[in-house]
Amino acid sequence: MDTSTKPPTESQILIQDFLTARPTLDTELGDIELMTDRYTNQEWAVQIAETQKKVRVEEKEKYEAPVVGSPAFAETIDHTILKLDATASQIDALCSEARTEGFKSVCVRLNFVQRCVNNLKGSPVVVACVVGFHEGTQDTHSKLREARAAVAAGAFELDVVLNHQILTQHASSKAQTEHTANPSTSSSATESLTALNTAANSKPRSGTSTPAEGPYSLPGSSKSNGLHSRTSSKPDSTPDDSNIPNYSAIYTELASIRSLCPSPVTLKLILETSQLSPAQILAAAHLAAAANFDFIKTSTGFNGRGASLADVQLMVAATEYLSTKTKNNGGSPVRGRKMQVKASGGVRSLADAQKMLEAGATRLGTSSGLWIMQESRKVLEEREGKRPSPVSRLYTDDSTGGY
Ligand SMILES: O=C[C@H](O)COP(=O)(O)O
Repeated sequence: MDTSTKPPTESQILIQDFLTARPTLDTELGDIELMTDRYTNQEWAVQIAETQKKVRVEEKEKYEAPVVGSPAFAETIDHTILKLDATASQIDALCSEARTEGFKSVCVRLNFVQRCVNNLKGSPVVVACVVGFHEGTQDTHSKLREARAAVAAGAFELDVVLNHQILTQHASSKAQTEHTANPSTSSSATESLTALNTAANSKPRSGTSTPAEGPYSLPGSSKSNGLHSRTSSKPDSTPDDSNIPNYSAIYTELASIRSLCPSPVTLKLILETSQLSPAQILAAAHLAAAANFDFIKTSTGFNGRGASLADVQLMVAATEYLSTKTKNNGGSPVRGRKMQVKASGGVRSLADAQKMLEAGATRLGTSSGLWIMQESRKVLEEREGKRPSPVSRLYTDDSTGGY
């Protein structure tokens, strides 16, 4: 694409300003400070119970997805390679494909951020970097250092993995105490686990597994799971400090990352929904909103099933509730800005992509972006009665087992 003759777009100017203003590695990076909490753990629990009670997934019309084949459709895609053994030439190909197709970003690990920034100079494609990938159990300081290094290297978006284990543990649990007390041990254990899980990664397909079940049902409906069955009939029980998760620890981590990486850096929180119940997904969404994250994202693609339709619907409903309900109108005191939802993990086809967009996701994280675009072109050409163009090389190839 020839960008030399066209005036820069607003987003190109924003990216250029960001790249000029970002800190220089090793020279301007000051101390990292943790944010203090806004509420006690009990107070968080009360607010979160309210969100769990109020969020409703309605049997509603589909959301309007960008037209297949339009630039807006391509811009929903974060073109992703996160496998540990990715090579520099694969990353270069990823960048050139993203430019050609008009994707929103390339999503890579920290070691490739600088390379992608160089590759994508002058293009509207931004670089997204994962943080705490893929377990999310690294200690907060290590995530902060990673986030800072990514932004300093030119990442415009950060996809941060939630420490989802905290949500499934009680504040007083032994494992949680050990993790907090000894983050370095936990970190190295995480690294070896990352390697193991990466090797064992089985590339789940979206929507092929049973959605997580929760205490949610539509009013007057007897459904107990599935796409439209996530309205809470009863909030979680009255919080008691000893049996609630350490919400404060999660908020503190997220707020510290936000404080270190202010807007225009886009922050996405990867929930790893396959590991969470609907109530826990809502708790995570609540804390992400409170910490001013821009997106909640379903999955890493490396742990359990990928994005499910039910999870996306619940997350979209959560972002709508959290954007409108404030302390003043009887809702949780979070904020008014609406988060967006990114569906990721196992989004392999045009049908998968459309399903997620029609459920209200506005971004897709996928290593199958080229395939999805090729399918889009075929659909368009068939619709217009033209002969489909010949199959071009696809970077994403399931048979190689690569991400
Ligand atoms: O965040 C993105 C995911 O890792 C991509 O997963 P995927 O390779 O299943 O498309």
